[in-house]
Amino acid sequence: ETEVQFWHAFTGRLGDLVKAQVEEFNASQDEYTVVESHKGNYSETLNAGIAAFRAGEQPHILMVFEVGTATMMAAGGAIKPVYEVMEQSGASFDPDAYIGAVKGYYTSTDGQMLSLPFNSSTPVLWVNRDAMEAAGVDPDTDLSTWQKVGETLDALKAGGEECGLVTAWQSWIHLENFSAYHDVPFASQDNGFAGLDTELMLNGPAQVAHLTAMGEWAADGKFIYTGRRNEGGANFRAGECALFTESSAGYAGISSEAEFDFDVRPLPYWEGVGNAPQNTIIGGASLWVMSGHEDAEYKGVGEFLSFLSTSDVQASWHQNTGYLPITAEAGVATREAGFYEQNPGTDIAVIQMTAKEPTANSKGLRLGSFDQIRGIIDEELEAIWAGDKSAQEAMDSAKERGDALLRRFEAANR
Ligand SMILES: O=P(O)(O)OC[C@H](O)CO
Repeated sequence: ETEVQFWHAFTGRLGDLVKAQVEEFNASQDEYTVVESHKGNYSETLNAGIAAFRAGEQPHILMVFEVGTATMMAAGGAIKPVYEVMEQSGASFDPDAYIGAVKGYYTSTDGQMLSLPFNSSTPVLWVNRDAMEAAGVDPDTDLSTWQKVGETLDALKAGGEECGLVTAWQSWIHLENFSAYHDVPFASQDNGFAGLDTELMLNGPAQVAHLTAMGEWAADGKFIYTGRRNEGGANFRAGECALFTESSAGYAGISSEAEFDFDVRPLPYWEGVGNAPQNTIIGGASLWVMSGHEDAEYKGVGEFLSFLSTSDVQASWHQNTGYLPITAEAGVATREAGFYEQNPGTDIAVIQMTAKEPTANSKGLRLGSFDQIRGIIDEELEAIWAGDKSAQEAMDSAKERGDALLRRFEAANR
C-alpha cells in the first residue's frame, strides 16, 4: 500500500479524534495507508515541516495553523496547491462546497484553493455556570459586552471567585479578533491581504483601551494569565475559572472533561467602540500538501482530503470538536440532526463569523513571519499583565518590533 505521511499538532481529545478519522479512511480502502504523527504544538509542527523540507524529508500533508498561512503561501516550490492535487488525483472535490468565510482565507487571489481548511475555528466565551452560582452571580447574566463582563468580574470577585476570567491565545482573541470584531484595522493594507508592504496598527485607541481594561483586571486578580497558547484550558476544564475566552474548538476538551454545568456565548465586544459587533475571524489550521513526492502518493493525498471533506466526516468532526463545519452541507446535516437544539450555543461560532459581510478589517490577517510576530506580541502583553508597561507602551513596542519582521519578510518575498 502507498503510504501518506500526515503531520499534525493534536493531542488529547483532538488527537484521538484525528486518529479515528485516519483509521476510518485506512479501513475504507486498501490502496493507501495514511500515517499520522503528532509533531508538537502548532508552531513546532510548522517548524518541523519547514526543517523537514530543507532536509528532503517532508511529509505529504502538514497541518499549519492560520498564523503560518502567509508563510506557506510565500513558500512557492515547497508546496503543492490543494486544487492542483485534487485535479491531478481525480478525487471528488467541489471547491464551491466549502463555506465562503473559511474558503476565502485559504484561497489565492485568483480563487484557487491552496490548502484544505480542515480545522477552522473562531473565538467564543465559555461560561462555568456552577462557578457563577457558587459566587452568588446569576449564571444567565448578560455577558454580551465587555462592560457587562467587567461588572460580572467585580461580582464574581466579591463572591469569592479566585479566577474570574482566563484566556487562551491572547493575541488571537484579544488583539486579532478584537480588531476585526470592532472593525478597526490590525494592520495596514487590509490586514496584509492587499500587499506585503503592511504595517501593524495594533496600537490604536480601541485596542489600547481594551488591553488597559484587561491589565486592570489582571492587577485586581480578576483576570488570571496562564500562558500564550491554550494553557488556560486546563484551569477552565478543572472548574477553577468562571469565564474563559477560547476557540470554539475548546468544546472538544470541555465537553469531554468538564464536571460542571457550562455554556457558550458569543465573544463579548465593547459597546460603542468601532462597529462592534462586526464578525470574528478564522483560527485553527489548514492542511498543506508539500511538494517532492510521487504521483501515486498524491493520488492517495487527494483521496484522503476528499474523505475528510465528506459531509458525514465533517458533520461529526464539527459536532465533536466545535470546529466549524467546513462545508455548507455538513452545517445543514448538523442542524437537521437536531444537534444545535440539543447542544445550545454550538452554532454561535458559525453565526458570529458569518452573520455580517466582512469588511477590509474583518476578512482575516495575512501577515508574513506572523508566528514570530505573535511571539513579540505575547511578550508585550505579558508586560501589561505584569504591570511593567502601559498598554500603549507595550503596543507601540509590539508595532515597532513586529514591523521590522514584516519589512524583512517583504524584502525576502518581493
Ligand atoms: O485552538 P484552535 O485550533 O482553534 O486555534 C486557535 C488559534 O487560531 C491558533 O492560532
